[in-house]
Amino acid sequence: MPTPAVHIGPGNDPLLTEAVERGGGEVVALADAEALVVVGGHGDLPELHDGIRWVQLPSAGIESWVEAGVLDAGRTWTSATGAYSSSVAEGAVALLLAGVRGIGRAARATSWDNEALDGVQSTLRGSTIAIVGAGGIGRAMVPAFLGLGARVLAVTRRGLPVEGAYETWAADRVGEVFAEADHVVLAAPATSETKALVGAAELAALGPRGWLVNIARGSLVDTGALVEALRDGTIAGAALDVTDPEPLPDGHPLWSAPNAIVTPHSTNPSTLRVPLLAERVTENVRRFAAGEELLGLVDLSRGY
Ligand SMILES: NC(=O)c1ccc[n+]([C@@H]2O[C@H](COP(=O)([O-])OP(=O)(O)OC[C@H]3O[C@@H](n4cnc5c(N)ncnc54)[C@H](O)[C@@H]3O)[C@@H](O)[C@H]2O)c1
Ligand SMILES: O=C(O)[C@H](O)COP(=O)(O)O
Repeated sequence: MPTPAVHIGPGNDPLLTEAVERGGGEVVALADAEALVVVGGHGDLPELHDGIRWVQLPSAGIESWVEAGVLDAGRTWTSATGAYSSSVAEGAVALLLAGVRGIGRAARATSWDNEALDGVQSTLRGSTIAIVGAGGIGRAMVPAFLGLGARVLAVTRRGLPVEGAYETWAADRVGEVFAEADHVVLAAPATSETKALVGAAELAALGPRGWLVNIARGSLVDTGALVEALRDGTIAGAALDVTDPEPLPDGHPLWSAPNAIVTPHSTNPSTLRVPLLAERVTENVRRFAAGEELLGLVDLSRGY
């Protein structure tokens, strides 16, 4: 089997060097490389010579790379889609539970008041949770929700069955899930199709007992409509790891809404992310050497 010549950069982490070597590759200078593992954002992408046949991006969500127009058609691009499932799914489950069980509110309290959460808490048991974008991350949430006694309605681009979901709907029915589900978790990529997927009408359909969780991208939600829905009690609450704008500025109404929980794009911290990326790099270097299909292939026509 050939030994793939892989450059890592512009930053590096010893775990990624080990990952390339474990996959059967050799870490080389950019000029000698046939593959590149990017460490950094799209602005850090070095000039790519024609010998680079494959580029591994570090993020699952690659809309900023797509929008910057740096993904050319002359080589293979892979994202980290699916690589961070365990980490981000756990964060999403934690966010929904923190909302439904009143933990967000309790964490803000500065004195003991055991009546403050009266009427605020509910349970996931017996509820219907819609996962909009049931890919790597979304699917990893399903066993946790089933274990808590909920049922799962999945939405994917094509609507092919998702294991554990009682039904899977295709993206063209996504507007219907807000009336069907008790709670909605967003885990779909940021594309032109998902932009402002959640607006005033969807929030009204979700209703006053429903929680919205977003671990995908802020662009999936109309922030103005969400702020109004939280203020008016149109929905029970929102738990957001991602926001529009991001970073969410100091003083933004989402910071002070008692029924909002905001984490700063932190469900995938580097302590968890880098080892997971390293696993993906090992597997893709092995596949590259073997001439097998790579994981996380970017489809430029789909935008992710
Ligand atoms: N908060 C974070 O730190 C964090 C970390 C990783 C990923 N993300 C975000 O989560 C997204 C999902 O990551 P993943 O690894 O699960 O990706 P994935 O590609 O495995 O899953 C995406 C899913 O979305 C579905 N989908 C595509 N278009 C859709 C549409 N229009 N409507 C409904 N569903 C649609 C796909 O069919 C697929 O099931 C990423 O695109 C990224 O933006 C966030
Ligand atoms: O999509 C991801 O992998 C994470 O959300 C991190 O994305 P970022 O690298 O664009 O911040």
